[in-house]
Amino acid sequence: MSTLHVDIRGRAGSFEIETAFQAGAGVTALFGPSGAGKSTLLKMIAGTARPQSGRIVAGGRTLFNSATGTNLPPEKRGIGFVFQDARLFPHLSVRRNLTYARWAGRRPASRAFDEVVALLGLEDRLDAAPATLSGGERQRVAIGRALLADPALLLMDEPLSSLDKARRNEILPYLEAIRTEAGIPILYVSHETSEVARLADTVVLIENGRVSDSGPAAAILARLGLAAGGDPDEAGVILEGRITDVDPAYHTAVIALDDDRIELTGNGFAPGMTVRLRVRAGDVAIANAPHDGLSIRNQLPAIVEEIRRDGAFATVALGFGGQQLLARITAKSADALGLQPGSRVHALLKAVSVEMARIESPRGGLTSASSPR
Ligand SMILES: Nc1ncnc2c1ncn2[C@@H]1O[C@H](COP(=O)(O)OP(=O)(O)OP(=O)(O)O)[C@@H](O)[C@H]1O
Repeated sequence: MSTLHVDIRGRAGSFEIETAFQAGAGVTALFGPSGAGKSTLLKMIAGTARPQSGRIVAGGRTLFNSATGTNLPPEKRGIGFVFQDARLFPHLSVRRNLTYARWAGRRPASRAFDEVVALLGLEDRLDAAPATLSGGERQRVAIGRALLADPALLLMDEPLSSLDKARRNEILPYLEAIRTEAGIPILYVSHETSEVARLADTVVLIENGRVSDSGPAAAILARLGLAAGGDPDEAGVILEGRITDVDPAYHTAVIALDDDRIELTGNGFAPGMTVRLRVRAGDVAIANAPHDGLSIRNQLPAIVEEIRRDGAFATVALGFGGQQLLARITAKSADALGLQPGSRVHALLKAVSVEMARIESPRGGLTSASSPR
């Protein structure tokens, strides 16, 4: 029902695009190098560029079908947009900006105004003028405006790239809430691995106008982590686990990852919640044996699966309990430790170096999330 099907061929100048994928409710990240064709693909889905052939169907409605000559204009496609910059109407209040699309399109109000305002934390800003908002607030209004138009599909083209890190972290929990609450496919273009890791359910990897890989975010990003040509410093993995214990006095939570347990810092978590962790390769160290007397409390027994060397560094894939970690260490350390595929080691993981996002509450609905660091 609320699924997007894309199967198109087309061109922009001499650039050719031939792309097929499906996206269900939740966030599907379109990820790939600059010039891979992500923006061109979004334009074809939005209806501002026309494919040569193929089909685009969203929420059961055919938006484009070359076989039948169907090509709905952009305003009839039921698509919400969020761009890098918020593009608010400067002369209208936040409230009028939020209701503009609904009013202009005379659409029925099936998504309650108050609900969207609360979801985005805009209750106190409704009468404000856009010029008085922070960058993060402006972007929240842009997201609210897109949602209130009651779209069958939301396209987000690098929505956080104009914000600094603090503002990004402020807005990510809202995007996490929307991912669950909106119940529609969200196509999310970003270059930031950490954003994709935190938000995406599915990743579609676009290279040279084609889908080169797609699947669950954790699996694709793990594969990318070892891919040549990627930024090794951004390499990392996503782990999913369940909170088993919290210690409010120390603001820590214990997370079960299959048979292993790790302890991280964080507030707002409760036993039973499922969480998603992004662990950067640069934040994982390797020891031959468990160590006492370290400030690092997480020491996971693991087996070396693969070692990739690049110059002074080595990226080591470590298997533990059916999951994988990447560790980025110096090539000299890898040799000093005598690491080989099959070596039994301990992966050392600092509690503060992991980003933790709540993806599901014990009742099954997401209300908010936090990102302790
Ligand atoms: N209107 C156009 N005319 C000619 N070439 C175009 C046109 N639009 C895009 N291209 C080319 O198509 C290719 C894909 O561009 P596109 O902007 O879709 O990539 P992208 O993946 O979105 O890149 P980025 O991440 O840098 O935004 C590029 O080589 C670009 O130069």
